[in-house]
Amino acid sequence: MEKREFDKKILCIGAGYVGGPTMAVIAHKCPQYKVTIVDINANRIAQWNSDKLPIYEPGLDDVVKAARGKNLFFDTDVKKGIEESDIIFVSVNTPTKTFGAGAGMAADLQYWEKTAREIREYSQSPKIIVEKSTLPVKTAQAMKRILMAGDNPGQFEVLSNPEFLAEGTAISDLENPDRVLIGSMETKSGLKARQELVDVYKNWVPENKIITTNLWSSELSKLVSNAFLAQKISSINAISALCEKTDANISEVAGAVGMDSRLGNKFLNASVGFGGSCFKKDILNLVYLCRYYGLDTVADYWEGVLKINDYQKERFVMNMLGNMFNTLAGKKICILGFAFKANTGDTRESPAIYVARRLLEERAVVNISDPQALENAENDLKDAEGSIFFIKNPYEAAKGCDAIAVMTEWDIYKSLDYENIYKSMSKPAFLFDGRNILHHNKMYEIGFNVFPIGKASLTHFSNE
Ligand SMILES: NC(=O)C1=CN([C@@H]2O[C@H](COP(=O)(O)OP(=O)(O)OC[C@H]3O[C@@H](n4cnc5c(N)ncnc54)[C@H](O)[C@@H]3O)[C@@H](O)[C@H]2O)C=CC1
Ligand SMILES: O=C(O)[C@H]1O[C@H](OP(=O)(O)OP(=O)(O)OC[C@H]2O[C@@H](n3ccc(=O)[nH]c3=O)[C@H](O)[C@@H]2O)[C@H](O)[C@@H](O)[C@@H]1O
Repeated sequence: MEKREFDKKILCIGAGYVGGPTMAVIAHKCPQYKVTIVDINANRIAQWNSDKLPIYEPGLDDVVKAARGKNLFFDTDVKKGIEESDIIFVSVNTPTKTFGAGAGMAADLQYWEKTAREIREYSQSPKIIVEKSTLPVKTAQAMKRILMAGDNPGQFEVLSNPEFLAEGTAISDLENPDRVLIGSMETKSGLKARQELVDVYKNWVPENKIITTNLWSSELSKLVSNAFLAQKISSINAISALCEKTDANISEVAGAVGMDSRLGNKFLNASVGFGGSCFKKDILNLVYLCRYYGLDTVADYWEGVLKINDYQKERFVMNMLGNMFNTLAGKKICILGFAFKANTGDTRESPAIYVARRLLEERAVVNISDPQALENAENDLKDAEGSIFFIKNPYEAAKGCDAIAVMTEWDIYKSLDYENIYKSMSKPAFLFDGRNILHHNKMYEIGFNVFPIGKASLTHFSNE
């Protein structure tokens, strides 16, 4: 077969939640480019090349199937990928460091640094290196220093192009982004490289949504975006605690506050707490950076967002305990939803992990149900002691239970047959809605004792 020539060869190192969908969309929108994604995890690459992709994301299957084998390739050969490419996106994981200086706070940059060294070793032509991973501000400087070290430094230009997609909506976020941010050095070669990347995105993103800044603003903007989003959730969650004490209703408060266009009505859903792989890690990273630069008051401010999140999760558990007569030992509790949000199988930092572990500590029997995340749930709880069962069917999971705790806002949970569920449960039956997705009055009428977030509880108990 005749070899197909491409305008540009794009490589992405790291085939995870970001690398996979991002590159699939680039390949889909730009058939003139060859897009290769490499990963050291051979199993993950095999899954990307199979019918069952390694991550669940609405719309992802279609995009991958449309481009795979034509101009989208998944491979384990990092060396060949680097040698061949013109533009290299680095989308490896940057988790919170678990050891040494900065443990529990700073970003662990070992995976990222390894890729920098590999790029230097295998490059034989000039390349544009794009930071896709979320990184501490000033990382591009370190990247450049590593790339330029040694006897035969290649020609590299480092750009920052943070990713703003949210899981569960990754494909639509990538296809219609609010903005694409590209940071570069403001030198002649930096600006030229920046333009090359702008040209990639211009294939489908309107030009007024592609914004360019200096490198450090771009790196920092990513951390700040996540910090602001998380701060908004912690703000509404903090107020949910006050609502429960004062008979105010958090949905009404959020509605009234959010109508102010300066504040905006999104991200004001009170919940059991935010999860996901990034909010906590990125805020910790921001806090660490602030302390590094001696800005302790600023660090304390952002740390407060995480404190409220921890408080909210623990408050949820204590609310269950307190309302179920101060003992959960031997009681059966059904956790509806384990993913950190709906429409994903991802459970990283899911509040359900914390709640499940705490319930087990109280010696409850825990039935966990989720349409997509059960495999991850089993892995998250493999070292937890106690009686845990993983049951995909929500009706089976709730059968015989004393309480249901809604942890994820999956649509399917909104329309279950709660009358039948109620009948199958032990009495009195409790419902703790950690996402405020159910019709609370209806649930009360069915017979449940209902405990929403930030709203008055509805119980059948008298005060006698
Ligand atoms: N998950 C999300 O929704 C978002 C994540 N981000 C950021 O994107 C980055 C990646 O996140 P995820 O995709 O969620 O992580 P992930 O853990 O799903 O994927 C990272 C992949 O990189 C691979 N990898 C690590 N070192 C490698 C090496 N030397 N060579 C080849 N492959 C290597 C790992 O095997 C893994 O498959 C992080 O910095 C994260 O903060 C940014 C926006 C959204
Ligand atoms: O850097 C990242 O990883 C990404 O982090 C978040 O995306 P993600 O974590 O996938 O999902 P979100 O929709 O932001 O939800 C995060 C958590 O907050 C919770 N949440 C969200 C909104 C809300 O009103 N209330 C609330 O409790 C969600 O249930 C979830 O647990 C950001 O939204 C993305 O822009 C960013 O790219």
